[in-house]
Amino acid sequence: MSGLIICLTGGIASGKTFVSNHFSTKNVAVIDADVIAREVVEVGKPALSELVLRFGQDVLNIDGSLNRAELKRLAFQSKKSVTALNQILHPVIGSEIKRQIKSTHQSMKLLVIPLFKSFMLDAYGINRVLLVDVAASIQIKRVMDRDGVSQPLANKIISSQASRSDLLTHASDVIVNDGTINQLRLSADLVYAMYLEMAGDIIAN
Ligand SMILES: CC(C)(COP(=O)(O)OP(=O)(O)OC[C@H]1O[C@@H](n2cnc3c(N)ncnc32)[C@H](O)[C@@H]1O)[C@@H](O)C(=O)NCCC(=O)NCCS
Ligand SMILES: Nc1ncnc2c1ncn2[C@@H]1O[C@H](COP(=O)(O)OP(=O)(O)OP(=O)(O)O)[C@@H](O)[C@H]1O
Repeated sequence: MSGLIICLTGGIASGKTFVSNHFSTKNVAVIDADVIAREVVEVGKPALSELVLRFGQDVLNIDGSLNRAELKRLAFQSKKSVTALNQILHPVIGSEIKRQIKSTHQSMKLLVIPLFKSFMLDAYGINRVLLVDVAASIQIKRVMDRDGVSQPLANKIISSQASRSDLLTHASDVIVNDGTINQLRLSADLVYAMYLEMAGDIIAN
């Protein structure tokens, strides 16, 4: 019995963390690609050395840890460098996602995957794709406010991600996050209730 596997996706600052935190207060196993992405670049991990080889010593802080802001600035300068970043990190992140899916036993698993790709449906056994959708203008404002990045850098990150229409094509369920936090919480509760029923059906059959 592997239960219901939901992929929570959406562009940068769309509201995934809020939704996943909400789900984690229920009996849901949350497997978060952004969290894993931090773990695989801890000091001493091979991926950190590969990043230094590709992007140079400037991506390290004095204590040898990853300087995330500097890597972000360098990596999103061109398509080529984003691709290089992805080629170094995505395979290790993918293996860890698979490992965590196998080692968690809750009847509902939420994979938080900012950069959703259709191959993941089979690779991770995903049953539902939950998209947090938001207009680009709101997204840009939220990312600038939260991360203190410039508008050009926010635009570069957003344009390196799948477009809203692309994501909508793959979504089984959509939460539109252009209202208040309270509305987002209510929407998350509604989809959670639906998933609870689906998880029950999967286990019963
Ligand atoms: C560039 C890094 C160091 C910036 O770190 P920072 O702490 O500022 O951001 P954080 O990791 O919290 O990511 C925030 C968001 O940025 C966006 N983002 C991150 N990496 C990428 C990428 N390679 N391409 C497009 N968008 C990305 C996602 O929306 C993500 O949710 C970091 O994002 C990173 O290591 N990225 C590569 C790994 C990756 O692809 N992660 C995304 C999930 S697999
Ligand atoms: N409905 C909302 N109203 C106001 N602020 C919001 C709303 N939804 C999210 N935010 C804020 O927008 C920012 C981005 O939200 P959040 O961190 O949940 O996005 P995310 O999709 O997890 O981002 P990332 O892809 O960068 O990990 C946060 O500062 C959050 O508090």
